[in-house]
Amino acid sequence: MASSSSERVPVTVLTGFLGSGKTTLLNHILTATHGKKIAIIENEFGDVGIDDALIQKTSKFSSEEEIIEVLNGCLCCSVRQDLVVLLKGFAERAAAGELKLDAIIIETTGMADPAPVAQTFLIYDEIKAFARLDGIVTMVDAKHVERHLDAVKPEGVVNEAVAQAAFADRLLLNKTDLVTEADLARIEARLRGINAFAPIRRCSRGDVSVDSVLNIHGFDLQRALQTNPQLLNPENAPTQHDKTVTSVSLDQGAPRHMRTVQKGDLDFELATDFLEYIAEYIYHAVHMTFSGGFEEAWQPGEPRESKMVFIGKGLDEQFLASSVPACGSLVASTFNNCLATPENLTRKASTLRFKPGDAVECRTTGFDAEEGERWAAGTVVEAPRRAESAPPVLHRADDMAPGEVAPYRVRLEDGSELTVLTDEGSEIVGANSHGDEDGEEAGEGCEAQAAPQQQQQFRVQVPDGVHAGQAFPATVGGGHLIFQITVPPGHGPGSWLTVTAPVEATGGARAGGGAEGSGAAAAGNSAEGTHARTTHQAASEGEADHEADEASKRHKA
Ligand SMILES: Nc1nc2c(ncn2[C@@H]2O[C@H](COP(=O)(O)OP(=O)(O)OP(=O)(O)O)[C@@H](O)[C@H]2O)c(=O)[nH]1
Repeated sequence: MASSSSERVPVTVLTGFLGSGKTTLLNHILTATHGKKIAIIENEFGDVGIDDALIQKTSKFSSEEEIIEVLNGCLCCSVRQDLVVLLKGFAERAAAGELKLDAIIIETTGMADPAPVAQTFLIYDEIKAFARLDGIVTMVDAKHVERHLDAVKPEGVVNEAVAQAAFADRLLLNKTDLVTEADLARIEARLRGINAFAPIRRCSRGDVSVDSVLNIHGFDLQRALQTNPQLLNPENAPTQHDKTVTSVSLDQGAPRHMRTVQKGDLDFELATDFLEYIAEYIYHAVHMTFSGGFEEAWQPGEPRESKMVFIGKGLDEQFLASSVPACGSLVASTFNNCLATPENLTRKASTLRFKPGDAVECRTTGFDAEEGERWAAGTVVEAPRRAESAPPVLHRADDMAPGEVAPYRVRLEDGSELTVLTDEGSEIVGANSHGDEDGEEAGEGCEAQAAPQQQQQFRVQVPDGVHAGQAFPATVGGGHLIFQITVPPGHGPGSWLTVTAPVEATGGARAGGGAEGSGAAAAGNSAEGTHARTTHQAASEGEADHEADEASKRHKA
């Protein structure tokens, strides 16, 4: 016979679309002071677990105080039986007096349908006697939820975002920092239309109290049956997912080029620094929202690994894992090419423009709207040393950020020394390239230098509301380059375009000077300004390369 509800362990099923902030919420719960012994069942979509590692690292609890179990696969279908076995194991240990839990939290993958997970607690007697479904808490990503709710699925395929909202006992409207009040009001009205009962709580980075997530007594079987009449039917057909959503993991031990990762510049070539001695760096991208930061330093003896997991529609593992840019896989070729291998470092060093003794000019200030940038003349005193038997050694000073290295050290005419962090025309140019002594705008003098232009490819995503024939300003490279792009026929919001555009190989010229095209690009150009930018009418119809869209249609079998 089942124990009384107060004795049974309350179970929270935490759902929410990919990247909505479930792991962030869990970390928030685990680091809050509550004195509870909590078992976390972590469900990873990909083969390589990242979230569980992040939870284990961030949590302040010792391993005796918490239990973290990871199930790879989908809890609502492929590994559902594993969940049953795991819970029965907990139940046996609890009955034997070996385990006393205050709560269980099950974090499902972003693609899970919560109903089959909930069913686990309703149909198995051993599990029912030990644990009770306390609530289904759904994280909602305020920035992206409307796109997910709108996604049109093939007949019979569940829209996971709708299912998660509909089945929730509590909705946490997260990432409120990324949207406006009007957006929040509209999203709340939409969520109300899907689920009129679940209270909605707004939050940012999951900053809600533990009590508003655990032991809320939110699950109501009768209401759940209204939403899902088959809930108690063990023979109910398994959830049909969108099979085009898959995961691909790239997992390598070599250090990684850090600034590329930090900037979200995964479309860029190997730059001048890399992830080597550094603290661990976590980088996360959800659609086009990127964020990253340092986590703890590597522990002694801890393997230094770089892992990248792509979860998305129509992924092609071979395409992503290729290190040949020519095959069009810019994101992953950069991921692979930014490994700090001797070959990559030598290749990078061979592309650097200056050597010790070269006369140069360096940017010494940020951009000031009135005064422009300041540049000073100097001489390169340190540049990568190339020995046949060893990879180049890049400059590293004690006051640089962890892991950062630089291509040049320059002695300025006033005797001071400057570390130049990147070999870009926005930072360092050949001598006499700048005529800004009289407050002339930096960069003007460079146009006469006729810097050779290299073609470079960038992948950009068409923003919401921009359709074929319309132009939009695309910023790539963390604000370095702003292109005016016209969306080619057959493309629209969300399409990926591969754009080929010239960038300066040498010199600090701002090609074209002012913005061509729309006023939006012009505004972007003058508002920022610590880097030289190329404003370019990059992709007229013919120039936008549709290969990326085509390639992205191919997917992992
Ligand atoms: N700006 C902002 N970013 C957030 C917020 N909450 C989470 N993030 C970031 O969003 C990204 C995804 O967060 P996660 O907590 O990993 O999301 P998740 O739901 O566990 O993701 P999956 O396990 O991949 O489904 C991370 O980079 C977080 O730092 C928030 O409220 N505001």
